[in-house]
Amino acid sequence: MSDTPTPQAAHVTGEPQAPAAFGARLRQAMDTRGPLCVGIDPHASLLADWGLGDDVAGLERFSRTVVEALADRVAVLKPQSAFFERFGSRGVAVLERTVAEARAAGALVLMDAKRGDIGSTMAAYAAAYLDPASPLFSDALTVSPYLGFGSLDPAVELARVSGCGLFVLALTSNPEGAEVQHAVRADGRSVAATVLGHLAERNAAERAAWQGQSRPLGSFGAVVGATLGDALAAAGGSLAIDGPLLAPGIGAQGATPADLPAVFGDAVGNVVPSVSRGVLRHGPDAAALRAAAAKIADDVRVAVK
Ligand SMILES: O=C(O)c1cc(=O)[nH]c(=O)n1[C@@H]1O[C@H](COP(=O)(O)O)[C@@H](O)[C@H]1O
Repeated sequence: MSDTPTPQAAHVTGEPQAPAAFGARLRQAMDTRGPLCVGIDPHASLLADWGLGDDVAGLERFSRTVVEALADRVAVLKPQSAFFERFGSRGVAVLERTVAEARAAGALVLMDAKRGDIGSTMAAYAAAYLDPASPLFSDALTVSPYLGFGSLDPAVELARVSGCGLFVLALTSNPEGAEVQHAVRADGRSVAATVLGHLAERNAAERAAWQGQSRPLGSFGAVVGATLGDALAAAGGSLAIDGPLLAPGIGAQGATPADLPAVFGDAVGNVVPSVSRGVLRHGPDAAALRAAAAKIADDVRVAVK
């Protein structure tokens, strides 16, 4: 995607050209491919349904089938690390190949590992996923802000340098999330609203580095479940973070594309709807996987236009 603009600072200083920012690459992918993210979640039950063994060979066939079917057409593929980690180092090796093959085929890869730790350890997690020299290097990473948003700053910084993105859990799709995310702080703001506020600040700082060039979308996104109904109103906070909004929960968790306008309102244009089982259950036939993704993409287009 060589025609994607890069922050001007790289040009004016004469330094080696910085990688294109994730937000710009994501916006271009959303514009050309549509905004859908498909999750690669090799559940044991799906391996069985696909006639595969619950083993490393089954994991590899499953992942490769999804990549071959979809990486040339969806904006984002999101491997869920847990399903690979459960096979130990050989599962992680499959994850490495999955990421590399998906990126080579043109998809942006969002590693769903939901990392979060004290800053010094967070720096190591960031290096694992956001350093171009890492075997697990991905375009973006899901992270948890519940050790305090500032603990994520090493990841924010490495993402900025590497042209990567982060998706920070704000209002998750599961019903249990509300007890933490809706909690109200001493200043009257909910925890979720505070997370969204931090994201708006990080995207504003990134925008400042573009020095007046038009920047399509920030690189620091929020995870906001498509299942939320009117929970956002209850939690308060603004989705106007100038960054992408990953919306899991469509399909197996009960949300539909038609729910997106009500949940996201004016921010719906920045939504990346995310579906895993709702597409994967149509495998292993590649044409059926493509048709399932295309149907959801069509439903999203109709819902958000
Ligand atoms: O970060 C995520 O992707 C995520 C956040 C969230 O709030 N809810 C959520 O379901 N997810 C992930 O999205 C995927 C949902 O899978 P399906 O329910 O099969 O579509 C899983 O990999 C979850 O781990």
